Amino acid sequence: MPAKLSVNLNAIAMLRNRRDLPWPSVADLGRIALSAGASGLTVHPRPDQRHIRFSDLPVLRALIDDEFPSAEFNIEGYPSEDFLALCEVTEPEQVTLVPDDPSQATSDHGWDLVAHQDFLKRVVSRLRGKGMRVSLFVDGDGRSEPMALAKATGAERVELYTGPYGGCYDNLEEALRQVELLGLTADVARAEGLDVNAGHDLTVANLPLLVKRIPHLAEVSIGHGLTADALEYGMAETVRRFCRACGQTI
Ligand SMILES: CC(=O)[C@@H](O)[C@H](O)COP(=O)(O)O
Ligand SMILES: NCC(=O)COP(=O)(O)O
Repeated sequence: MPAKLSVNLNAIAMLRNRRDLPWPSVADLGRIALSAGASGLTVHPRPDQRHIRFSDLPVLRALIDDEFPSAEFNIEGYPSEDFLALCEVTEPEQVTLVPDDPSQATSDHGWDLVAHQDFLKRVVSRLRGKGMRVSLFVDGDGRSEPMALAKATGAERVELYTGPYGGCYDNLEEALRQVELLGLTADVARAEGLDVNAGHDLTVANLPLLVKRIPHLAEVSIGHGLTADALEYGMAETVRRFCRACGQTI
């Protein structure tokens, strides 16, 4: 089965937050994404709400429940007490636990599964007890031991951090090396009985090689590259609409 696409709305929310106005609307863009074939929506609420606001969560939950009941809501983030409470109220189908510090600009590494094993076991058990699937954000560096530790937390999935692969957009040799490391990690995860997601800096250009190396990939969550393409491919029609609004006939 091909990998499912979950559209991350953080970049849209960040654009909206530039003004005290309701556009671009994360709900409207989420609706367009799901109507166009995405299997789910992803958000990564951070404590300072610089991207997704906590108030976006019930709106997106209602969008999925009312209009796209077979779609999945994936909430990513560091499992602080506030984050866990948000998940418990919103009841996403999947929670992806990420070892982000609030001061980080974006996610840039996976969990240290030795150091945080007991903490993660408690969090995973709490979320799974409420019916949410749990995925752990992990490095895709080819090491096999962390996958057994991920399994031992009780999580059902891991999400491979693909930032180092995405960063090789201009270096094919290094991209081939990185995709092989991701593939080795995914193979071990699968052998441990974990399903495998992937995300960070994925694009239309780098996805084909990734899904070829990891044919069992369950889901990719994509925000930055997908939003960039939405702007690029939507710009011409948008300019035509604005020209017409100026009274021009085009
Ligand atoms: C967990 C993860 O990999 C992220 O890629 C993250 O969800 C992206 O969110 P931002 O774009 O807000 O940094
Ligand atoms: N989990 C990764 C994600 O949701 C999106 O990351 P990016 O495409 O914005 O880098």
